Amino acid sequence: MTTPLAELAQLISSGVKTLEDAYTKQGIPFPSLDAPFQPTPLDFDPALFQTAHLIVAAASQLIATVRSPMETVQAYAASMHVTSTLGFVVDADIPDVLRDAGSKGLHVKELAAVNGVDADSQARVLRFLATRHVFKEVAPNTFANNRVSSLLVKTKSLKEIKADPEAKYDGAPVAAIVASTGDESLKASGYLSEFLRNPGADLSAFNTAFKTPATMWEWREEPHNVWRARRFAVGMKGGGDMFPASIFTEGVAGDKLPADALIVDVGGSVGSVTLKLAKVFPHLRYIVQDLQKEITEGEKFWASSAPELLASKRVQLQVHNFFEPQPVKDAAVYFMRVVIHDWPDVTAKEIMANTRKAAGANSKLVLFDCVMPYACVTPGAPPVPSPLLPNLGVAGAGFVTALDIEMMTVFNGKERTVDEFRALGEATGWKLEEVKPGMLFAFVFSAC
Ligand SMILES: C[S@@+](CC[C@H](N)C(=O)[O-])C[C@H]1O[C@@H](n2cnc3c(N)ncnc32)[C@H](O)[C@@H]1O
Repeated sequence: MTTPLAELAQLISSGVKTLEDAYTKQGIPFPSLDAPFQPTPLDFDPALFQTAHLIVAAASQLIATVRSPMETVQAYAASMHVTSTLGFVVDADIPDVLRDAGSKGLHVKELAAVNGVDADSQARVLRFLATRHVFKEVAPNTFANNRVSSLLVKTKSLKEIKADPEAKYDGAPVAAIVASTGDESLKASGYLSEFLRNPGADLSAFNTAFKTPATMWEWREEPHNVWRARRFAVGMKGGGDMFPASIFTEGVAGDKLPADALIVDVGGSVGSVTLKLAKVFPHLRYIVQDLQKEITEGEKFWASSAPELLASKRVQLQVHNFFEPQPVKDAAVYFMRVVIHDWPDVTAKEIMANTRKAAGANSKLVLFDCVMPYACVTPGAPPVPSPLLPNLGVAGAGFVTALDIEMMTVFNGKERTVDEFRALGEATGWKLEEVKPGMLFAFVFSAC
């Protein structure tokens, strides 16, 4: 008779065989955890991605099953130290110093000579992370980058970082997001319990932590936070690059629109999604809207990525607060990528209603956002192998549930179910016509 433990072990061993067979067929070894990340032709193979997902789902469930619950609680309760130590290593440029050291690594005394941080403290932080498979301790107190930590390396040299520390995250979206999370998000999360237990006492845990009545967006616009706005814009641009362009091109369906039809990227940050669209649909016109600081970053972004599109006015950047009346009337498409999840229902409705007031009879609203999958069996959800959690646990829903708590913590926002998106539309004059599933879902609304 098979048992849940044996079923989980079987899922892992059959998945491992599938992965190893695929790499053997290509004549390449499966990437080692010990070496810095190197792209392989199989990185984006969707079937292998799914296999890896199942292995992670089964392995996480196996660990939760066999480990003493006390150990599990201890590990989870202290997991903020993962965030804080990751934030520290990117701020102290440790992956960047180790990049230059190669596989031999560097003793913490040598690290300290470069970044000025106490050697023993660095050894303890790096050992904590190496124990969790980020960095490798190659000899006592000597550390090297591994496959995971190599993703934290910035694009600028140490010399460039030293010359202009405020610009150090430019071009390094992974490091930028890790640094923001270790800063604003971690500080705010310390107040989550107070926030939830005292409804109405503050706007979000972020507001309590930073003693401000401003939203995080407004706060980042303040002069003392210019560097934070810059860092976040880098991270958001990287977020855009993470998703296949097809999500956005199919969601906006620009091939069905006539020449010069107008697309508005509402809360578009620097406009990285618009850039993807403009490459595929050069016959359309685009306006990227955001607050002043993001648009200032956007000017630099377009000057380096596609200056000709700004010069020809095919793409325009516009400072616009989406709580004010939408100045662009009757656009073919208004779209928002991961904007609505930043806001609670009452505010999300204001944003959608402002867009609706500007829309024409044929305008569409397209929202790109994650969808929250329940952790229990639900009608219509894709089947998963027994005995895995119906949402595949951390493999299937780890990212979206973490993002949901992030939204709750810093904005009192949320990740929503399909029904919740439909209800937001119904309350604001938008009829949900189509839902296109993917890494990000596309919700296509028409004016009603
Ligand atoms: C999560 S980011 C998404 C950015 C962009 N859509 C993307 O996917 O890269 C949310 C964006 O909303 C913008 N935002 C926040 N409050 C705003 C407001 N009141 N008016 C316009 N944009 C705003 C932020 O500046 C930020 O760029």
